[in-house]
Amino acid sequence: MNESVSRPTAADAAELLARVRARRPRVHCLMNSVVQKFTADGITAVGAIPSMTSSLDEIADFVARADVLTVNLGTLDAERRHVIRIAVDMANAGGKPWILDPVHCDYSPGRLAFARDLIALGPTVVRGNRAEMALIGEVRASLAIETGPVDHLSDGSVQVTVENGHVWMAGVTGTGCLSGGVIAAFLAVEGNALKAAAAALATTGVAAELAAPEARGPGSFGIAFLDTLASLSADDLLKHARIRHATA
Ligand SMILES: Nc1ncnc2c1ncn2[C@@H]1O[C@H](COP(=O)(O)OP(=O)(O)OP(=O)(O)O)[C@@H](O)[C@H]1O
Ligand SMILES: Cc1ncsc1CCO
Ligand SMILES: [Mg+2]
Repeated sequence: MNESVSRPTAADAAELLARVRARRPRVHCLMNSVVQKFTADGITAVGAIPSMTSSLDEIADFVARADVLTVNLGTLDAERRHVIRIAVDMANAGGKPWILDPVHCDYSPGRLAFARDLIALGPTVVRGNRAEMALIGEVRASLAIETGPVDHLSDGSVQVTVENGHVWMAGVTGTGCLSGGVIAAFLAVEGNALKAAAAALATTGVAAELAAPEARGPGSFGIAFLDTLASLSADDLLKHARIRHATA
């Protein structure tokens, strides 16, 4: 195994954040209607460029111009499913990375079945919370990420944890959706998905830790988190990122 490629470090996180800011990748998001603004703000704060349309008329044009696609299953309906299939087919045909967030697949067998159909189409990353990933199970040929107090990443052979973050992240709706958008931004500039995703989650996690002392509760935390994401330095990541390897 080439360790420098498959074992992400805090230095990689700092380098990849600089790369996102320099290249400004376009991230197209098929995002639930609850947290479109927060997610777009998070993507912008790390230096990438979000677009959010889910219109059937326009999806092909937007995916064609995007560097990466985020597919989030929150607030799903029949039209959104149709648009998602078109967007995923286009991303695959164009060789573009895409990430699936199977939001609330634990609430609905139909949504779980749809998530499984999409996983068969080969997302670069599947990210969900503990309950969602417990149902999704093993994800072959993709990087699986379970977020929570500690984030667990597995590409099938290498396991990594990112131990950054703050408990208030669980008190703000959409930090998981936002992390999916930020992971997408990093996937656009780094072909090694494990390295890209670990860097992205260290970035959001360290930003949350540094923001929390500035906040009075979840409302002001959300704002401080975006402020800190936008101003996060390489030094912040080098000092505070806790990326660990747990390969069997
Ligand atoms: N208790 C915690 N301590 C530290 N970080 C946390 C904690 N809970 C969640 N996080 C972080 O918050 C982000 C969202 O993770 P979570 O697993 O809560 O996603 P989610 O349930 O999909 O969120 P949402 O549906 O609101 O978007 C991740 O970056 C994760 O690392
Ligand atoms: C609250 C909520 N409902 C559907 S999507 C979403 C955002 C967090 O997953
Ligand atoms: Mg979620």
